[in-house]
This record gives sequence, structure tokens and C-alpha cells, in this order.
Amino acid sequence: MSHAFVEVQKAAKRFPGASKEAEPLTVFENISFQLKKGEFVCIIGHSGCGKSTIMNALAGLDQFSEGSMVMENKEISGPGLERGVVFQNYSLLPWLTALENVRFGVRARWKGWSDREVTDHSMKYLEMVGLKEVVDRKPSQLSGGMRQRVSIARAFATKPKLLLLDEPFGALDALTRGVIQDELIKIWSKDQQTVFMITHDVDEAILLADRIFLMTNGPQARIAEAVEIDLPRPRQRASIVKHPHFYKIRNYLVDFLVNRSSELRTQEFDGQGLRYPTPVNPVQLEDAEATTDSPPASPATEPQENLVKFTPKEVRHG
Ligand SMILES: Nc1ncnc2c1ncn2[C@@H]1O[C@H](COP(=O)(O)OP(=O)(O)OP(=O)(O)O)[C@@H](O)[C@H]1O
Repeated sequence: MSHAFVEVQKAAKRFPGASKEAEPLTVFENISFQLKKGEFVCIIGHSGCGKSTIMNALAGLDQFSEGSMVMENKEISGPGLERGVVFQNYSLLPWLTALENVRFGVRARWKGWSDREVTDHSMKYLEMVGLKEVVDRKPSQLSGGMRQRVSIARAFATKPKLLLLDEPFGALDALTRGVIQDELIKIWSKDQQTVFMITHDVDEAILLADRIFLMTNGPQARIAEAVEIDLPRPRQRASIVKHPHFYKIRNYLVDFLVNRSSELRTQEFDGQGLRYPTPVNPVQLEDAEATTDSPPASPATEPQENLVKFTPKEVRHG
């Protein structure tokens, strides 16, 4: 029995080859990780490594070819109201207004609520994302940023225990993105739901996450490291870059994406045992490298909280 809120063990995804003779494609294999309750985890990796596949499996919309996946010790075997998903492309019902879109989710979640209760609750979340004035508009009458805010309001309003965000801000301009990131932080700080989010934006991940999972390039991708973001909360977009740890973390992440995500891909691992991502604290790592020789680390084979937060010394920083 796992103490983690979400536990994925030895997950693999394989697709048959394009022709009869072709080898099957192993997108990723032997992926294991845990999410703690209330944690905000981002996952970063190059296109095609399998991030959306992992997210869709957690949402119950897809299945791993191998491996297990449990939330609060119950197997995830299909979609459920305890898990909410926000995709990049909004996925709102076009014939309903913003308010009706949120009401739709809230009504499904709390079937015994009166109309008044459903509306009041939905309005509260629409107000939180700054859409009080436009709740009667249909999606086609809203900007892309507004539509995405409705999606976020809808997802949070149903208070899922696990919120899955697949590049929710990917299609937005930088300004709108910033505003919605702030709103997301505001709602998350209040409700403390567990969030698992895909992003390609390193700065966004540092702003939002407690930990960042780093995936190696596919095929046969894996989550190599879990980087701890120990910047104090609440975090502000404007001031976070001035924190002395910010660039140490950022450089570490960029170096992974530019160099190590492909270098590590070819690294062989012994056996098929349970292997969690290696916990890393880039700030401690850099400080330790500056003062002493740090011991070589091996990939994690037990839950993260039991491990020293270091990676091999030969890791280079950008
Ligand atoms: N039905 C399928 N048949 C064969 N290969 C597939 C199929 N569906 C997905 N793939 C492959 O699985 C891999 C993982 O796809 P996935 O969308 O999970 O990656 P991703 O990391 O989320 O990428 P991106 O960052 O571009 O969204 C890709 O290489 C993709 O081509």
C-alpha cells in the first residue's frame, strides 16, 4: 500500500510498428513516480517524449501498455470527477455561455445542489479568474485568453482532487499568460489541490511548481530527475527572477533540455526494478560542488523523500 497520493509504477507505452516488419515503438518505459497530496508538479521534456500520454492515462482517457497507476490506493481505470483536465484548446461546449459551461461541471459534481447554489459557486470561480462581466457570452464571443480562463474556472470549480493541465497556456500571448498564471496561483493557494501540469516554458514551471519532472528524449524516454523548487511562496512573477536561487535552477533546467535530455537517453540502466526519478536540488548541488566533492549518485530506487538531493558531480551547468 502506497502512502503517496498518486503512485505510478513501471509504466510503459508501446505502439505497433508502422508495417508488419517494423519494430514496435516504445515511447517510454519503466516510468515510476509519486505525487504528494497538495503538491504542484510540472513535467518538462522535448516534443514526443510522451508527456501527454502520461497525462491522458492519469485522466483515464488512455491506458499504459504496462504498469500500474493508483490514486489514494484506488486503481485509475477511466475518467472520474475526482480528476479534472484542462487542455490547451479550451474544450468548452460552444453552445453554452461561460457561466453555463462552468455550471455544467458543477452540476455534475454536486447533483443535490439547488440551481442557486450551482450558480453562486460557478460565479465565484468565474469572478476569481476575472470574468464576472462576461459570464453570459458564448465561447465564440470570448478571446482565447478568456476561453482558457473559463476552462480553468470550470476545472477548479468542481474541486477535483487531482488537476491535470496539458499546456494550458501554450496558445496564449505572454501578457495574457502571465495574468492567468497569477490567477492559477491564487486559486491553487486557496484550494491546495494536487496539480500535474505539462509545460514547455521553464520560467512558468519555476514560478508554479514544487517539483519539476525532467523527461529524457524518446523513444524509450524516462523521467530522469525530479527537481525541487525551493523558492518561497507566495511567488510573484516580477520578483521571482531576483531571488538568488532563480538562475541556478533555471540554468540547471535549460542545461537538461539542451544537453542532458539527449545524452541520458542512451544511458543504460540495470534491471527492471522500481525506479523513481532522482531527486535534485540544483542550489544545494551547486553549493556542494563549490565546496567539496559530492558523492556519485545512482538513479533513485526508492521513494524520493528518503533520498539525498544530489545528482552526479559530472553534471554540467549552462
Ligand atoms: N496512435 C499512435 N501510433 C503511433 N505512435 C503514436 C500514437 N500516438 C502517439 N504516438 C507517438 O507517441 C509519442 C508520444 O506522444 P505524446 O503526445 O505523448 O508526446 P508529448 O511529449 O506530449 O509531445 P508534445 O510536447 O509535442 O505534445 C510521439 O512520438 C507520438 O508520435
